[in-house]
Amino acid sequence: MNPIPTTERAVETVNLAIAFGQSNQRRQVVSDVSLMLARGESYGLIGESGCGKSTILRALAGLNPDYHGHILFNNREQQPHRDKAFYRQVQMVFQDPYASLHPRKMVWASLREPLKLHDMDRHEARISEVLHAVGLSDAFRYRYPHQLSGGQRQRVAIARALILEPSVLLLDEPTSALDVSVQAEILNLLSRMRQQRNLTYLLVTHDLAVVTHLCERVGVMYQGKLLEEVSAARLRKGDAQETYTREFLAASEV
Ligand SMILES: Nc1ncnc2c1ncn2[C@@H]1O[C@H](COP(=O)(O)OP(=O)(O)OP(=O)(O)O)[C@@H](O)[C@H]1O
Repeated sequence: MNPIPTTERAVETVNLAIAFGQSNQRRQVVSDVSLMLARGESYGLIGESGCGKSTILRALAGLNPDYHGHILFNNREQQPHRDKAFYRQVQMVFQDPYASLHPRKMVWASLREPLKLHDMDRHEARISEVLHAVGLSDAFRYRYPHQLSGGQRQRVAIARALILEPSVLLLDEPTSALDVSVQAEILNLLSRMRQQRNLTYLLVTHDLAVVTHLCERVGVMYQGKLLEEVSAARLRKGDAQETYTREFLAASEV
């Protein structure tokens, strides 16, 4: 694969390494992972449970400053403790929207919070625009999370991520807590948002159908290492270089 020109790089890790625990309890969870995503690309990280996918995403999102190696966004090296400007550019969407939305805040309040934090203008207009973009009417402003379906809650969580007009979304199993029928709707919404807003996605999932639906390129992880990178088209055909990947694909019955 051709390297991505420097000016076109949206997300990059260089020799990323992450360990947890102290002294003899210390365990290396991510080893020497180097990834490069082009602007506007959608890249999936797959691999069996515990292989370190979410750990990488959390480090990228600035949620775990204790890493070795380098993390770059838009070709700028990031410090382990990120500044406020970073969070306007990079937003994360979690698996469980219940956990990411405040239970006692109405939708409008959850959406206004990041706008206030980042001193953005036109709160009311931005809230209406983003609700409309994710397929929710203005009436949803006055609902609490428990008054929403799982799919509607995830739409609000996506709206909350988008309201700051980021360039990168980090998606951690964004559909796996949802009913199968709703999963496709949320995947279609994410695809549409990426196209309309020229977003870059880094998606973590164990679900091959999700990754082949949403991503162009896929990194296969095994025991904390990036084993290989495959195009989604090749992945669909079960065509991979590493035996582990082929076994993983066969076991997942794509
Ligand atoms: N804060 C932490 N402290 C200690 N160990 C951790 C911590 N976070 C993750 N781990 C361990 O790191 C390993 C990788 O976890 P991670 O969540 O990245 O895996 P994953 O590939 O995303 O798996 P899954 O698909 O099950 O979410 C696991 O063994 C996990 O127990």
